[in-house]
Amino acid sequence: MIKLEKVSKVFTLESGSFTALKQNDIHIKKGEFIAIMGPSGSGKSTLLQLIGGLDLPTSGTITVDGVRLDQLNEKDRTLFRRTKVGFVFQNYQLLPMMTVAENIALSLAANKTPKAEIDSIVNRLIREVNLEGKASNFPSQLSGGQQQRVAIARALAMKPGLILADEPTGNLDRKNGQDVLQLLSRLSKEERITVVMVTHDRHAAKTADRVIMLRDGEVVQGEWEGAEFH
Ligand SMILES: Nc1ncnc2c1ncn2[C@@H]1O[C@H](COP(=O)(O)OP(=O)(O)OP(=O)(O)O)[C@@H](O)[C@H]1O
Repeated sequence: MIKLEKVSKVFTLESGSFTALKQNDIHIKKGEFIAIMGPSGSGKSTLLQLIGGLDLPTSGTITVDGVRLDQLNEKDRTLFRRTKVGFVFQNYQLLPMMTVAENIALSLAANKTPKAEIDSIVNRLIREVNLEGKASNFPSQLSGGQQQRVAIARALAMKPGLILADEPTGNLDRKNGQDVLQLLSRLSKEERITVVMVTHDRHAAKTADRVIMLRDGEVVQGEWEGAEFH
């Protein structure tokens, strides 16, 4: 599903260049639930952005679902992101003036899906993330955990094969965090959606099938203990 070969990312700054990712080989199977961990600045978000086609590697190849992302032009990368990837963020990024149903429907409406079809997809997704009765609520009328579940429903609207989640439980208490993790886990197991999640939380990482650990831009082996590797 996801194959990175010798992927490096170098940022060019006025003061010189900075290598955020160094020659990484990473393989992730379809339907796997992966946690990416590592200290601040180790390259986790950069890696997620490359896998999601938000940025290009400086060198190396990235293949997602048979598509060579490093060879796509800007327009095709945008299309790839819109149709193949669902993004979930720590702060949910819902539109505050839109209801739950409207937030979930955004990408479908942008894609000119017929209204009746949108309604049926939105209703199904609301049930899937356990938010029955909340369709007309605004994000401010929901708990953090509920808002994150709306964000996951929105991410699922285009039926992506891949969900990329950057600290999805970072703003949630343990119970709400667990609900979100169970949902992501179920999507990977039952719907074979590949889930790649960046997290600082060891408990969250335990829900995943496998942890990819980064340090100084490189994948390393080891156990994550608080702020240190052992
Ligand atoms: N656009 C950019 N320009 C220059 N340097 C960047 C850019 N984006 C990231 N970096 C640098 O690359 C390194 C990796 O950043 P990244 O955001 O991937 O780390 P991270 O592991 O996600 O960190 P955190 O846990 O703090 O979010 C950092 O040193 C960062 O300063």
